[in-house]
Amino acid sequence: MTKLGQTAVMALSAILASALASTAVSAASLEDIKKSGSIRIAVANEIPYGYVDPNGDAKGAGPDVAKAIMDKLGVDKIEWVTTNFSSLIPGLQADRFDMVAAEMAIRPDRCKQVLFSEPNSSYGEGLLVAAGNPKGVHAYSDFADKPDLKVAIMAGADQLEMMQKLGVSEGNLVTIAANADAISTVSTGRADAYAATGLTVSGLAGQNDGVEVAGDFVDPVVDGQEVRSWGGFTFASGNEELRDAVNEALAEFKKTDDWSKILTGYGFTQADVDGSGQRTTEQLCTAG
Ligand SMILES: CC1=N[C@H](C(=O)O)[C@@H](O)CN1
Repeated sequence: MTKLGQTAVMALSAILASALASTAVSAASLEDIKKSGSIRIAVANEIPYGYVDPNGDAKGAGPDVAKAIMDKLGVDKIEWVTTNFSSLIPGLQADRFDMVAAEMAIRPDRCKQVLFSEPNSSYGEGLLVAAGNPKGVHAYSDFADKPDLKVAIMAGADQLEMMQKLGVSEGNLVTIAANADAISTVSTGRADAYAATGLTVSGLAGQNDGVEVAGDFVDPVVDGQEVRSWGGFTFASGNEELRDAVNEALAEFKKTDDWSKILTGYGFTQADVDGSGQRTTEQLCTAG
C-alpha cells in the first residue's frame, strides 16, 4: 500500500473509532438514579432467585434484598425488567437496565464483562428429571459417562462450563432459552434431565407432576472441588459508584435477621446463608 493509502486507512479508522465511541451507551449513574428516584432492575424469571409473579410483583432473594437496599438508598421506584438469563450481561452493557437481581454467580469470566456486588447468597447444584427418573440419572458426570444421555442447560448459565469441564460432549447438551422451558424439555424426553441450581430444580419440580428432583443427587466435583456458587447483584462496567453504594447498604442489611429471613423464606438453607459470607467478590473474580 502506498503512503497515501496508509494515511487514508488510518484517517478512516480514526473516524470510525470516534463514531463508535460517540454511540457507546453509558449506564445511569448513582447520581442520576438518586435524582430521578427510580432504577431499572432486571430478573431472569428464575424461582427463587428473581422473578415477577402473575400479579406483576417482583419476588425472590435478589428482588427482596434489592428492595431493602433501594429503600436505604432513598430510591422509591423500581422498574422491574424480565429478560432471558443470557441477556442479563448484554442488557447491562446496552443500558437496558441499571442492575441485575438474578443472583448471577460471581465468576472470573463474568467479572471481565460486568461489575458484581459482594455475594448476597450461595447455592449448590441439582437435576430435574421426568417423574420416576426413568433413566436413573443422579449426577452431572452421568452425561459424560453414558453418552446416550442428554442434559438440558439454560443459555448463558454456568452449567455449560461445568458440563464441558466434566467432559460432556456438545452433542449431549440441549440448550434451552429460558428456565421455564425446562419442564416441557424434560417431561417430553427431549432431554433426560435439566441441570440447574438445587433451588431452581426444586422450584420447577413443585410446578408440575411430570417432573421431579433427581434423588440421591451427587454434587458435581469440578477442578477437584465440589461446585458451589455465590450470587450477587450485577452492574455495567464503569458503574462503580452504584455498585459501591449497593455494597454498603447490602453489608448493613446482611447484619439483620430480615436478610437471613428473606433467604431462608425462599428455601436457602442455613449453610447457604452462612456460606454467602465465606467468599469476597474479589476472591471469586480472581479464582483460578
Ligand atoms: C441463579 C443462577 N445461577 C447460575 C449462573 O449464574 O449461571 C445458573 O444456574 C442460572 N441461575
